[in-house]
Amino acid sequence: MIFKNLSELSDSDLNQMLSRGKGLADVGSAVDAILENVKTNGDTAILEYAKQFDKADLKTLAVTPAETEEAIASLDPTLMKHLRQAAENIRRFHAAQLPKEIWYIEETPGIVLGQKTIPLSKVGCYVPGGRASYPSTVLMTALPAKVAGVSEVIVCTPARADGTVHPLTLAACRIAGVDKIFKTGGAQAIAAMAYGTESIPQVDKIVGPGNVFVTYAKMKVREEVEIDFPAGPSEVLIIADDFADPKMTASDILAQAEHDPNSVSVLVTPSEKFAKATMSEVEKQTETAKRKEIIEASLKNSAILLTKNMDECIEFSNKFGPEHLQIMVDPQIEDSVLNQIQNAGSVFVGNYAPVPAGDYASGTNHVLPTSGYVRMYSGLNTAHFLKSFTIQRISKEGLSEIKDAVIDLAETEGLFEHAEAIRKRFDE
Ligand SMILES: NC(=O)c1ccc[n+]([C@@H]2O[C@H](COP(=O)([O-])OP(=O)(O)OC[C@H]3O[C@@H](n4cnc5c(N)ncnc54)[C@H](O)[C@@H]3O)[C@@H](O)[C@H]2O)c1
Ligand SMILES: N[C@H](CO)Cc1c[nH]c[nH+]1
Ligand SMILES: [Zn+2]
Repeated sequence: MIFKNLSELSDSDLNQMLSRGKGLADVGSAVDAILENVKTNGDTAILEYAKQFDKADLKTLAVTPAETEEAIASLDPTLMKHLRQAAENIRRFHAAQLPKEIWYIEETPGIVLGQKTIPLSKVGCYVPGGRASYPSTVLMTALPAKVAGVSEVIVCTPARADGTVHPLTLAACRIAGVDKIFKTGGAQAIAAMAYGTESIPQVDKIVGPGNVFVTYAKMKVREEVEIDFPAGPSEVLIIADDFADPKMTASDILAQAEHDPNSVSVLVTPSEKFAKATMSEVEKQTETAKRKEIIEASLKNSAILLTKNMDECIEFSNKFGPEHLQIMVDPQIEDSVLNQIQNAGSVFVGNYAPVPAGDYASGTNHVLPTSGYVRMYSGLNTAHFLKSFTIQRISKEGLSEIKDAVIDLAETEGLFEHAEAIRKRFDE
């Protein structure tokens, strides 16, 4: 982990941090080959990849209703209660995001304009399942889709080596109202949902996070299908001062680092004392962490950076554009820091708003843009599952109000039949 004054960070370290996860050239050719193979060979290719990458010898890809029943019956009722609690919070938050289904304004007398919003028909949710299981991601993807009114929601997730899917993932699918679940992961799952196979339907839009293979594949299939945005290996940037607790801050760094060797965690602080205390806590907590190997790899991409003041922390954070931003500063400056944030996927304010609260249960969505893509994308929300069209109702009086403008503009553009279409309506 880099530990430095921000002003002493080398250009190459800075560039590496700012361009993280971009130009995934080293997985590019492997993913391209997978996409092509699935496009040509469908289920056969998918079943082969399940054997190769997930060590799962599958005969079929769809999860049967009996498998789901059995999985739910095997679960601890307390775990089910917790899953329902998380689901309820997520449902409520996402319902609050829904726009008006239809609205009209009277632009001028006789010209009534409106907009109608309708759900997409078929959505595919990618639920990761490589280095960890992600039942929480089922709730974060399928639930908002259902809240938005999507009629067909499918889930693709890698099978475990014994050919099953994690029982809590299946339970989450039941709670969210998922229509079909398929045992496939990685780039091949993205290809299946983009092109369709014998078993897996082609969808209108693919949402959900994943590792570099999944993320690269999503970026590549955009000719066939809409995607949400690149949601790759997890990241956190923490802005903190002496108000924060080094033990908590270090655990927040480890929490995102344990997702993936490619994950990135950064602390920016104007306090040298706090920076040093957090660094030694990171080292201490890493020693006993269950996922030490992944964390150590991820910490190689990570940094604790000492700044001259809080303004420099904010400036760096806006340049970095983190997936998650934690602000743990003196409450007197909390709002001022928050008000200056321009680029972040989701912001967590205060010492008691750690990222895992939003990862699972507070109700906000944990599917968020990574690699600095927060510059132009918002995190997953109900709008990702909706589309809209405009409506106009115009009377003869209304049209007469804009008649001359349309005729003049159309003829100036050299589009004479456009002008005629207006004139014809006023022929005596
Ligand atoms: N940004 C977000 O919103 C968000 C949310 C949750 C999770 N995540 C991220 O999702 C990721 C989950 O990753 P994961 O690996 O645990 O699960 P995953 O399901 O994304 O990836 C597993 C799949 O990767 C494929 N794969 C693995 N090695 C391969 C290889 N050498 N060649 C081709 N394909 C290969 C396999 O098909 C395997 O099934 C993590 O990076 C995590 O940080 C991000
Ligand atoms: N932190 C992840 C998003 O980057 C989401 C997650 C799911 N489970 C645990 N965490
Ligand atoms: Zn997480």
